[in-house]
Amino acid sequence: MTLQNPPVNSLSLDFLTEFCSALEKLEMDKSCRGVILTSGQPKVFSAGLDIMEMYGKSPERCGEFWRAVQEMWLKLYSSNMVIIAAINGSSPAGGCLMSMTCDYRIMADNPRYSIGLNETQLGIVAPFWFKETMVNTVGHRTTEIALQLGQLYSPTEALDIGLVDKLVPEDQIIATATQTMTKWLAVPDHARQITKSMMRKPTIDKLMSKREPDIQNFVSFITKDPIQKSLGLYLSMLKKRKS
Ligand SMILES: CC/C=C\C/C=C\C/C=C\CC/C=C/CC(=O)SCCNC(=O)CCNC(=O)[C@H](O)C(C)(C)COP(=O)(O)OP(=O)(O)OC[C@H]1O[C@@H](n2cnc3c(N)ncnc32)[C@H](O)[C@@H]1OP(=O)(O)O
Repeated sequence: MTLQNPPVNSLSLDFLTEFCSALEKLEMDKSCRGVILTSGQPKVFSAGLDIMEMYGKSPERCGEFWRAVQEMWLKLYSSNMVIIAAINGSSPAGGCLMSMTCDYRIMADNPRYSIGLNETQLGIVAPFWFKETMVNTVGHRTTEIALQLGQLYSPTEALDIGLVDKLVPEDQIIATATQTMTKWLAVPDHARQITKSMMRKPTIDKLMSKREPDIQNFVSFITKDPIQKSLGLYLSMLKKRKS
């Protein structure tokens, strides 16, 4: 699957809805046992959640958006397929979350790229299921530091902490992902799927049992004046950086 939402594959409501529907089709297709997730945009895997969906929007719209974010996470994290992230660009925040739901992460070895959960840098807080996905990936202590600082890691640093599994030159990323997929698909599906579910079920069940309160929590948090102000400042910083 190639992410195509120019310019930076930000995860808008429309994009998330289309992504989930495409993933569901593959999930139901018994001939499809694995997916390589990559970006069709230069330099960026995904810029994370579309900040415009969280800025100046009505509570109803924010709720609809958050349900779509939850759905994307649930579909990816509980997929029966082998999902390999071929991270061919920067992957902050929601982009990092998306990568962490995959079974294996291969990143392009380019020091200009970065990956991590940088929410605190925007004045917002990574929800518990973002946090738990990271704990399940890199462990508790590393997550504690990463989340409080809103740390973005270079590919080499990300490899060091186990946030990605392999670095390769960018032009070899799909070939490496394909070789890796062959290895993963050599394992009998039922045994691998049950094992994957055993590892991830507690985190998935936790969100499933708290979906509505999590939406309420998001809406009440994101629509607060100081949070809106922080997002506004962050957006203008992003625009200014360009000029
Ligand atoms: C008590 C409380 C308890 C619990 C909390 C409850 C609820 C939780 C609440 C909130 C949680 C919400 C979680 C959010 C997670 C996220 O994903 S937030 C998004 C974070 N993303 C970022 O910080 C990335 C920002 N972007 C960049 O760093 C760069 O753009 C990037 C490195 C990706 C690419 O750089 P470059 O190629 O140079 O591109 P530009 O920077 O020039 O960008 C091009 C245009 O795209 C716009 N843009 C970039 N990122 C986003 C984005 N995420 N959303 C919307 N738009 C984006 C950028 O402004 C440029 O626009 P322009 O062309 O200037 O119009």
